[in-house]
Amino acid sequence: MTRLFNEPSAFADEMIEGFVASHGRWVRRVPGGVARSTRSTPGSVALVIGGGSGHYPAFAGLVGQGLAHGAAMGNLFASPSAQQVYNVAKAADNGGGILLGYGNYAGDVLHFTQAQDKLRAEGIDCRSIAVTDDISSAPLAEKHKRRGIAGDLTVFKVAAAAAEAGYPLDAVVGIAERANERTRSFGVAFTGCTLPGAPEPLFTVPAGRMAVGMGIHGEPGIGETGIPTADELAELLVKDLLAEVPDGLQIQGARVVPILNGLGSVKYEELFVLYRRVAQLLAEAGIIAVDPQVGELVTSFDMAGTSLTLFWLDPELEQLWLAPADAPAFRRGAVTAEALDADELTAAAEQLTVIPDASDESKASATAVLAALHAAKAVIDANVAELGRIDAIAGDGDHGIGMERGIHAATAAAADAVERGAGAGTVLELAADAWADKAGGTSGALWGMALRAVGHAVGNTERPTAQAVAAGVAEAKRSIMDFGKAKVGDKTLVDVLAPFSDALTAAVTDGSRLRDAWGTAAAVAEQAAEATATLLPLMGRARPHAEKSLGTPDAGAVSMALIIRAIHNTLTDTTVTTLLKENA
Ligand SMILES: Nc1ncnc2c1ncn2[C@@H]1O[C@H](COP(=O)(O)OP(=O)(O)O)[C@@H](O)[C@H]1O
Ligand SMILES: O=C(COP(=O)(O)O)[C@@H](O)CO
Repeated sequence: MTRLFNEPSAFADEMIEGFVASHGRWVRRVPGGVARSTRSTPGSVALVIGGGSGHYPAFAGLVGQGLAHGAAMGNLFASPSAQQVYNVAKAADNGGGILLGYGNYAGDVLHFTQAQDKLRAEGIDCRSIAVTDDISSAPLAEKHKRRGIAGDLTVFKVAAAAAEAGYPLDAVVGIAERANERTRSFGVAFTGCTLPGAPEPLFTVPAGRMAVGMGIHGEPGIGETGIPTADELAELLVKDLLAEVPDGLQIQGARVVPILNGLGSVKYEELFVLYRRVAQLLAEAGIIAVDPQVGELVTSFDMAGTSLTLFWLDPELEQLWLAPADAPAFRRGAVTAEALDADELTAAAEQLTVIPDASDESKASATAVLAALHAAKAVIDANVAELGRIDAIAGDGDHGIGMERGIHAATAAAADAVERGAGAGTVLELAADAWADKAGGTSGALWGMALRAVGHAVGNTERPTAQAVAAGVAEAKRSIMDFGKAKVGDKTLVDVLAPFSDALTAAVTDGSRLRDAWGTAAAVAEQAAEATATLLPLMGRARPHAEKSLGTPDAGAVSMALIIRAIHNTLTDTTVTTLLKENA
């Protein structure tokens, strides 16, 4: 368990503060995470990495000369938001283009891609690499769907060395892709982990058992066995990794970097005992181990577990892997690092958003929006544990806390905007930004999109009409399906949003008042959420363990139906309904 914390919700922020205070020689704080505190070569490619917090030294411990230029630091086990990634990338930019590097998780993909789009729209050449080294998370034929674990390090290290050596962006991307193709990891776990202040572990492994292939956020593994001896475990890890040698390579005579990673509470001494046998087995197979790494490189709080990574080198990758680097958690050789000036070290202050003009009617309607958000917050607060429980069955168990973070941030931003005289559209748009920014994760990105779409449709001039609200919800459906690529039937929140939106539009078109149309559509949403129990997940965290989720509804679908019903309750409240156009 995590013992030392103050307010649990402040843990990630306070952790970053302490990290920067103790590692100022390498990093400075910037909005969204950290960037190098030392001068980078002008015109070189910047490598910006990132992911959820709780995995130190991934990702901030890998920022420094010869390694990353910046790291976007999300909340605990949740991807950073697109805004965070964008801010860190802007702070790290050297003028030679930007490579975004992250582990292949749904939330990370959504947010890093949004940040990439925004950087490109400003004319910055930006590319991405999603690391996919975990062999137990999908079959080889679907390597692009695999998760990223300790193999992040090999990909980031060689890409950064290529950037440092002056390779142009295309070539840096080529190196990162080649390294990802040649990196394979396999892990096991003995216990789960407990987030700061949480009454129970986020996930568990039965006592005396070993979960084979369990992910670093507790994603269910591919099997479970009794706990083997260290030598037996070494044999399992090496055997499975040698069964999947990258295309065109021979085991005999191959030069390979082995990385034995501890997940948090396996001791270094245990890792050395395990590595002793790994080294013997690699040598017996005819493999030349180059620069082995044994230690904590990607962790998961106090999770007990370990993973073995094999990075299959070629001469260029070997040279880049061995190039000097100096980051808080990874140092090799000698680098020259020139500190930035004091004024360069001061992170740009976050700007206060200007509130656009709004009509008095729209300002009044903004309070109805705030009431709806408060209702959504209350229903999420009452269901945090249950949403986590559902998500843990086949996903990573953090849906409740992710939604809680998002709706709290959205409500606070909306309350502030109402106070500052914002119209309904602006209130929704600021709530959307706050949700996506503070929650991160898949649901953060998607709920941010949804609120933004409705805000845009409602605008700041008129009282919201039923038609405008229905059009906003339809636009939310379109943009979420377009961006997240889930279709109806994939077992995601789209299974609720799509029929809800269709029913709402149909009822409004038939002339129903908003509250009645919403009520009809809310019943459709509730049934649709329940019906996801019969589906097999085809998207997101739950996909690799599809069969485990049969009989349980999708967590994101359930939370969406709960919020839709809670909003309906506010629409039947007369003080709120008077703020709608049809009742003006
Ligand atoms: N591509 C997608 N499109 C729409 N919804 C998705 C997609 N992938 C996952 N989801 C939804 O997101 C929910 C999980 O949200 P969250 O807990 O934030 O995810 P994670 O922790 O996996 O990033 C799922 O239950 C599902 O409803
Ligand atoms: O969990 C992480 C991000 O994935 P989500 O899909 O946002 O949950 C994070 O810890 C790894 O970057």
